[in-house]
Amino acid sequence: MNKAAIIVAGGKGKRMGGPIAKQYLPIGGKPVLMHTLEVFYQLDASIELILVLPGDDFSYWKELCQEYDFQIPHQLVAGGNSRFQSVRNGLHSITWTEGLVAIHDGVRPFVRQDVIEESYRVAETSGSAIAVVALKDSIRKLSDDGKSTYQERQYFRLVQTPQTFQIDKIKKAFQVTEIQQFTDDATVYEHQGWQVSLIAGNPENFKITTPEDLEYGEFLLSKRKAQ
Ligand SMILES: Nc1ccn([C@@H]2O[C@H](COP(=O)(O)OP(=O)(O)OP(=O)(O)O)[C@@H](O)[C@H]2O)c(=O)n1
Ligand SMILES: C[C@](O)(CO)[C@H](O)COP(=O)(O)O
Repeated sequence: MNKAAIIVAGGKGKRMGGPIAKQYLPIGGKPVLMHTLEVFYQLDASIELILVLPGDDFSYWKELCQEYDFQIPHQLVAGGNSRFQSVRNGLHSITWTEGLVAIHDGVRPFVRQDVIEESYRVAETSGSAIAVVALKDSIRKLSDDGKSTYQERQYFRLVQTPQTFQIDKIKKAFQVTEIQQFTDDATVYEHQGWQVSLIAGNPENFKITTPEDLEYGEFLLSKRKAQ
């Protein structure tokens, strides 16, 4: 069975701020992206790794790989102006027509290997597998008139990556014109009228987005080292 992982890291990290995009910032002594690629490689070295970066960053990334002696084999693909376009470019680089592809945010280095494994397993039989976690807090829905209403949280899930698919289906799904509702790959898939399958993600697989997330990431890594 062919297996690939598209690691999307073609963004600018505006919410993080600072001169260096968040995917290259060091946590635990090396760039965030290297942690993410390692999780997949250490799970199964035969997974084809496709790293989507802003086209202008290729030489910077290659310098980082030399600096950190990063040897994990991967293919570089230039990203687009949106996450949708970056994923689509990654999908174009896959030449085989049968198999599975996990699409994962480069800035989610704390994904657990058993979640990735389960995502490939479920997608093989059902077409898709989307990692989600339950909410711990109460939630309220806001309306335009400034009011808010209680919502039953058991009917909601936070959506993470990996989002894993049969390659023929997700390639077909990405042939559409991009719309605003495409906030992730699941929404593109279900735009075809196909139901997505949900799997349990791991709560610590958060998306590094703002500066305090980096501090939390450092904390998680130091805790792991101490174990
Ligand atoms: N044109 C884009 C935009 C985003 N991404 C990737 O999609 C993932 C999730 O996006 P997000 O956290 O929003 O990253 P950024 O777009 O970089 O962040 P920001 O919105 O703060 O600029 C990240 O790994 C990001 O690099 C991408 O590959 N190509
Ligand atoms: C794909 C994603 O990480 C799932 O939670 C999320 O939708 C990305 O959103 P962003 O707007 O790019 O931060």
